[in-house]
Amino acid sequence: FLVDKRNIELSKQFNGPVRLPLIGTIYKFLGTSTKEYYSAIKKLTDMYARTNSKVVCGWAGFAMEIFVDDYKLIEAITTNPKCIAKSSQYSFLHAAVGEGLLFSSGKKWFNRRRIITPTFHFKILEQFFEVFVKQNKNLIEKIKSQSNEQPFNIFPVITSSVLNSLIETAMGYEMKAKDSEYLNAVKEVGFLVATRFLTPWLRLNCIFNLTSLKRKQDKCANIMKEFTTNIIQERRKILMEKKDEDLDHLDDEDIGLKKKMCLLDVLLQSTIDNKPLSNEDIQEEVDTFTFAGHDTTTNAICFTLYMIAKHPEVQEKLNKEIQEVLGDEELTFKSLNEFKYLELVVKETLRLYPPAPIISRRFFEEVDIGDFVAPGNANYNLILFTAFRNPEVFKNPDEFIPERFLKDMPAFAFIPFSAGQRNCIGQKFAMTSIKTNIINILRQFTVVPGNKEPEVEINITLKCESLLVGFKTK
Ligand code: HEM
Repeated sequence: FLVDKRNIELSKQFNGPVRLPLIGTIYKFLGTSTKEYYSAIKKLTDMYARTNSKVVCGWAGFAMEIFVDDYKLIEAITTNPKCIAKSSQYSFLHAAVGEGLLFSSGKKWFNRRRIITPTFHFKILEQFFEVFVKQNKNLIEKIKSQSNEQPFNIFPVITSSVLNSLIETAMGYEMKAKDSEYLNAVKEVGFLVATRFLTPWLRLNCIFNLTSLKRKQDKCANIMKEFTTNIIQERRKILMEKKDEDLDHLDDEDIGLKKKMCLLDVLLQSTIDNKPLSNEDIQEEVDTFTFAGHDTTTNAICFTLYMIAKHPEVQEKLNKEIQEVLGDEELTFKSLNEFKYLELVVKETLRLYPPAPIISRRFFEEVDIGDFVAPGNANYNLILFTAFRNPEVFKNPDEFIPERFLKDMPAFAFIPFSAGQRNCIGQKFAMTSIKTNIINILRQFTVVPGNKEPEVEINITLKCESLLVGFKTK
């Protein structure tokens, strides 16, 4: 009650909709579908955040929800050492995907981040490049068999390709047709989590636990857990048996596991306070990679292809760059760094369609962050998708102009992978995967847009599940 009273006092610093008893300002989002959520949030920030206080204050019942899309405030929040914890909304995701790096906080997060960081080392990424190329070849075969040069929805084929790459690099396991139950469970969990996120009353455990969605979620979470745990157990057994041997002696055929170092191997060999991680610890981290990495990377690849298809002049410049860098040579991990124009194109796509459109943190105590006193026990929602279209920073913000990234801009005006201590650990992994896919696809095809504008929705990630692109063989 005291916190509420103090926060009500502090909320006077900000703008925002009128707070009603019990429901707070939830009425602003009642009945909002995932497709309408994008414009509902945009309307809220346009109306209130573009004013002097630059902050919108809302209330989910008694819980204070702050919305921010000003880059200076985003910097103040993401770099504040007292704002490392994720917002309380993330807690209901634990049941679905465990409490891995994305959701944990405090000592657990700190220790895990320290040991997981080396798993994304440049040298390990270099080994993964082979997997990206192989999965991309499979994707190109699928495109050829499906497209018939007519525009078709690229979302499902790219989702499968990204998931296959992620599972092979994370667990050293090559997906088989029989594993479709696992792939479906990963996709279904994403959908269930998003439904819960967007439906205020389903966030309450006492209501959610009574619904059929809860039973479905448990079923999917168990399928994921069992699949990952089996692979961890097999891999641990092999590592124990071959402890003193070089992993290179392992046979590729050994239960379908690859001999290359995968993220799982690094975790199996890591210790915290001299204790190895348990199978359960590792399982929640590996499932977190899959959860955090597949939808984000899929959407980044889909939207980048779509934007290239829509802008033939950009496609021409990319083709020129591919010719200049590679000529008739194969793409290599090292040569990826030379694709400077492609880098601009990917950035401009992530600006217009950031796969992680909103991120949320929590201050537990009151903190003076310069422009205002940040209330404690409040959730801070950083609205990246409107921040990246701020007309004060990005001239003609709705237009696709990759060259805008050649000019300097404030450091926190564009942070698609977040920033500060809790930034995305997989960002180099994601950029390697995106660039490899785009380059190899453009070497084979000219891409053209379908005649339907994408309907963007916010479903935790920002996505369009029906994105039409045509592929004309060169
Ligand atoms: C284009 C693709 C991607 C984008 C745009 C993206 C974006 C982000 C963002 C914005 C965050 C911060 C989330 C928050 O504060 O709630 C984050 C965190 C994270 N991402 Fe990514 N991500 C991408 C790909 C990946 C991939 C491929 C992986 C794993 C293989 C991954 C693993 C993670 C993890 C584990 C975290 C939590 C880090 C921590 O809190 O210490 N992401 N990502």
